[in-house]
Amino acid sequence: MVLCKKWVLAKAFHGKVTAENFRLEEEDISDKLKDGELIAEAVYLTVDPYMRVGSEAGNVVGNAMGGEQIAKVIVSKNKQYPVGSIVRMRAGWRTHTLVTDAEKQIQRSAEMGDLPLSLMLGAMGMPGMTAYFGFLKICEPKEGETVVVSGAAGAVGSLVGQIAKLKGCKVIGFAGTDEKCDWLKKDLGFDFAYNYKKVDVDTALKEAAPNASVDCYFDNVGGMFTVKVLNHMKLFGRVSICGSISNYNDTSLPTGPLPFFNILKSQLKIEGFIVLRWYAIWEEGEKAMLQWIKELRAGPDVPKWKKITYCYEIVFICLA
Ligand SMILES: NC(=O)C1=CN([C@@H]2O[C@H](COP(=O)(O)OP(=O)(O)OC[C@H]3O[C@@H](n4cnc5c(N)ncnc54)[C@H](OP(=O)(O)O)[C@@H]3O)[C@@H](O)[C@H]2O)C=CC1
Ligand SMILES: CCCCCC(=O)/C=C/[C@@H]1[C@@H](C/C=C\CCCC(=O)O)[C@@H](O)C[C@H]1O
Repeated sequence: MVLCKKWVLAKAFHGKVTAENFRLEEEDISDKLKDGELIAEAVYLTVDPYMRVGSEAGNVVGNAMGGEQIAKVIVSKNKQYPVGSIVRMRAGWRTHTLVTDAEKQIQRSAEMGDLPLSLMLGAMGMPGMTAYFGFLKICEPKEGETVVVSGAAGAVGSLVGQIAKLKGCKVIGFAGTDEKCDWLKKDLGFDFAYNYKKVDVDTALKEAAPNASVDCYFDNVGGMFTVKVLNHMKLFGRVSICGSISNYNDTSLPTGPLPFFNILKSQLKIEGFIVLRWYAIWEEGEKAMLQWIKELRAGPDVPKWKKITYCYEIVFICLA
């Protein structure tokens, strides 16, 4: 018998998330496996903002919270995944998982050589692919262009900013503490970083992108912040709507000034996306990320802004 501990959704989310939304439960998993089955033990779990969106993201009261994890096979009757194999799967917030249908449940092997395994949930995983495809395919940045990123110190935003620097853009980030802004500028090479809790976005963008000169906006936060950024876009600017984290805890629909006249006047292209639309070409993004990470490790001459989050040892947490 293997004892599994799991965090169950005890109460549906409404407004801010509290400890009452979760309950720790135990489950016995039989280790008398049938052919093809295996048991994997979690090494890293993810906690991502989309989980807050609730049942739409697959979270059902009474079930373990969903999400991806990196896990190590500890009992196996599956030749493809012997004991010791490392896998990535959507097993949720649980310490142990009985895999009865490996083909369906396991996304892929997660061998990373001498790189941190957690990268498979970060720069080389869903957040990394979100940054890579959501920015490059929708914003289509060109050298010398000005890029604004909100939620810039998060898993996705910090990668978008670094990719934008790799593409030769001027990058302006917004984050919620001075420490995060220092990190963005000093370690990741952002040209400007503002604490949106202290500096009004209009004031910031008048300084960093005067005369409405923003070519691309990668939006992680939505709400009034984004309505204001749209006033600073250049003619034919491109906006990638990735997330709307400023609204996830809201209990009613947001109201406010409508941005449509500005969108029309500046002839903006605005597109929302869910990263899974690019799942068929995921490998392209993984290859590019791996290459940039290897360049970072190649030596001290690599510019600081090439730090494509090889440093992500920790899972990216929000539940804002
Ligand atoms: N479209 C898609 O397919 C995907 C979309 N996403 C979205 O991307 C966004 C970022 O995800 P990810 O990087 O993983 O998140 P992280 O958990 O790494 O970062 C989220 C950050 O958002 C900031 N934040 C929280 N509340 C607010 C608020 N009210 N206003 C402004 N900022 C806020 C906080 O940073 P701070 O201290 O700076 O405020 C927080 O740390 C989310 O909106 C998520 O839903 C993610 C993956 C896929
Ligand atoms: C609809 C809210 C989306 C919030 C943005 C986000 O963080 C997306 C993350 C995806 C996630 C999708 C989760 C829920 C979307 C539900 C849409 C639906 O049609 O039901 C997950 O699939 C991986 C991330 O890419």
